[in-house]
Amino acid sequence: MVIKKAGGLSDVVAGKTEIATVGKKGRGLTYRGYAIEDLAQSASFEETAYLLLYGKLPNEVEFEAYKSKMAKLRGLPAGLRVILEQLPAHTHPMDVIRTGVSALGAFEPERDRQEVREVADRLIASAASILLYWRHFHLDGIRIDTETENESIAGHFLQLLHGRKPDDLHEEALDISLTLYAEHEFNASTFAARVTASTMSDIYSAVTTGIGTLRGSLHGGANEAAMELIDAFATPDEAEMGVQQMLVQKRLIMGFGHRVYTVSDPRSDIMKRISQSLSLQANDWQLYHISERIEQVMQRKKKLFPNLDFYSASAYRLMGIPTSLFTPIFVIARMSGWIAHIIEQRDNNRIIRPIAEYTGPEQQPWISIEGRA
Ligand SMILES: CC(=O)SCCNC(=O)CCNC(=O)[C@H](O)C(C)(C)COP(=O)(O)OP(=O)(O)OC[C@H]1O[C@@H](n2cnc3c(N)ncnc32)[C@H](O)[C@@H]1OP(=O)(O)O
Ligand SMILES: O=C([O-])CC(=O)C(=O)O
Repeated sequence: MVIKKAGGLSDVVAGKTEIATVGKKGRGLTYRGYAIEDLAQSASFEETAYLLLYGKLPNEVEFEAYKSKMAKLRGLPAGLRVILEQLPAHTHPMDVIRTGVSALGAFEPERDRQEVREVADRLIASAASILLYWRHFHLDGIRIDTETENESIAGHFLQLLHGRKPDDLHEEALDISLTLYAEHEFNASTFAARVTASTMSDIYSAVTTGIGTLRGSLHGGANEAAMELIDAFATPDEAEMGVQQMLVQKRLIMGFGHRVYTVSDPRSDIMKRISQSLSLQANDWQLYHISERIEQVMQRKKKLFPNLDFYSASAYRLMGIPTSLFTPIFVIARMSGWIAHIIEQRDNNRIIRPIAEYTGPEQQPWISIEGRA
């Protein structure tokens, strides 16, 4: 029997949701009843976002209308472009996206609760524009046009990043990755966003809460941390030795383990296959072989499996995406899940306010300032 540690609200049911199931049998993930394997295989990220936000899969007419609506929402207000230009060149892109989302909330505030899905679409459609406008301004000294012809958000992101039409396999791989990252029940960032929504705050504040919570390396930041780990080794043998040493030192191996899954993370199996296809296409197996060896060591020594963040790292590198954009990509995808949860929270709201077990001192006599040690 596995004895789980106390704390961290582990195993606490903190509310109800109709949006996703995670790890029902130790593994397995569904969005609104659809298996993640089916969504990854057959749905684009836009279809998945629609499913999450609008509660059902779009029919053909709805889907065409949704895609063309999203493509028209990629431009940025002039004032927001000025703010992005003012941010330092060395800013981490997570700071850029957090600031960009917050600033968009000032230029285009949520005036009416009925508008929530409009704001959701706007945020998801323009997030890549925010990141890549800032990046090109500071890196290349150019003000890019953020409105590309590309239909998909994945293609739009890659086209803005590289300044050319994306490779088909790269676009498909990023699109699937966005679907895998879109939603995950009461993970830390979604729960944080729901707490903010529960106070009747606005959507931009709740999404900014989600971004701040996602960033940490125990959560979304693990994809960047996993890349740094893999980059630290030149060969699979070096990785084997290095990871074993880290385990002896009781260090965390980023991209492994999970609070809810106990058998495996189904998203990782899909991402691993994507990383393999990208390695084959590039005829460059170094990262994949190092990653596989780390996976073997973790299985052998700790019985721990990779989570979605681990093979995302090598896959993103093979698409030519800089490491500092890994967690921001997670943000683009997860905004769909966060906002689905914000809507669900609002539809049946009660402020989220748990209580704490007090462990501080008993009541004490007051000490005036002169008498204090
Ligand atoms: C998309 C996502 O956000 S997925 C999560 C991404 N995060 C990471 O990859 C960071 C690395 N992983 C971790 O830190 C953890 O596994 C978490 C945060 C995902 C889950 O945390 P918890 O549920 O609190 O795991 P918990 O601490 O109970 O782990 C049980 C044991 O396994 C160990 N363990 C868990 N993950 C790892 C890891 N990645 N490397 C080494 N040891 C680990 C813990 O140290 C603990 O050992 P102990 O009992 O001797 O103290
Ligand atoms: O569910 C979690 O705790 C973390 C995770 O995998 C995610 O948010 O995708």
